[in-house]
Amino acid sequence: MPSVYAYSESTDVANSVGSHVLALQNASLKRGSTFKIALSGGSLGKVLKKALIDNPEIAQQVKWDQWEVYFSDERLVPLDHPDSNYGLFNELVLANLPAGTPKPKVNTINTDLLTGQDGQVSGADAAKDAEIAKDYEAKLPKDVKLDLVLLGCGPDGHTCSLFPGHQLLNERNQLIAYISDSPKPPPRRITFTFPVLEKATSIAFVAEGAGKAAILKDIFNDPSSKLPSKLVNQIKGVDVAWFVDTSAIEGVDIVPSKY
Ligand SMILES: O=C1O[C@H](COP(=O)(O)O)[C@@H](O)[C@H](O)[C@H]1O
Repeated sequence: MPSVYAYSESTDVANSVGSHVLALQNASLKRGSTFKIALSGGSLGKVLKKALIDNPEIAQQVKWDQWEVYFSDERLVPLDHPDSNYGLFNELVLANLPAGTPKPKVNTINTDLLTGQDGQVSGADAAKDAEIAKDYEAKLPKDVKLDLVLLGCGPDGHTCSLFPGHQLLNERNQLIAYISDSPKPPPRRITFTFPVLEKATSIAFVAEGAGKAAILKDIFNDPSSKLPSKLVNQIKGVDVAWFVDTSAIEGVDIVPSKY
């Protein structure tokens, strides 16, 4: 059963995510020289800014030069496109680092291989998309082990770009797969598959707002739920935590704690 940390204020959710990131960063840097973290897009961007940039106490403890950043999923658009998950992290976090801060190593998609327009299917070359996924797979650590994967949970229960009922939920051969029929725009993306999530040391979801309450009820109250985020909760041997606000867990059968 995952740990659930809940707060009424969004700032407290962000600060507790920040403390969790620092704890895992410090544990990783005791074991080795890098902290391998995967980020998601969507609402996570603002949480990361609040935690890692706006909170001075947390900000000063981030060892950016020892971070290796990956994306749990990425949209097949240029890096400066408003839909890019890297673009969001760059705009909200990297661009706001104080001058002189050493930069982390950030693993982005190979944009030389991009075809089509704005992640749309029309005019795109599926073989090139598969190559983008393969290229990103080659950038993963050799042992595929990430110290922390930060995930979002969409209002439909999707996480990474793994959507409810989609065949990619059963993908066991590719570590990074491309999807051309994402129900949430844009349709063309690449995504971690379950074998990557299963290798992680730690996974943490961040979900906020009343708009997430219905899906969190499905995930936590319904033992038969097969939603992607529920499947992540059930991964054995991986420490899974949820950071939520109280409106997102209205009616959810869990006993939340504070970090
Ligand atoms: O499309 C995506 O959505 C999920 C969930 O986003 P949220 O805004 O509901 O938190 C996100 O985790 C994923 O990275 C993104 O590509």
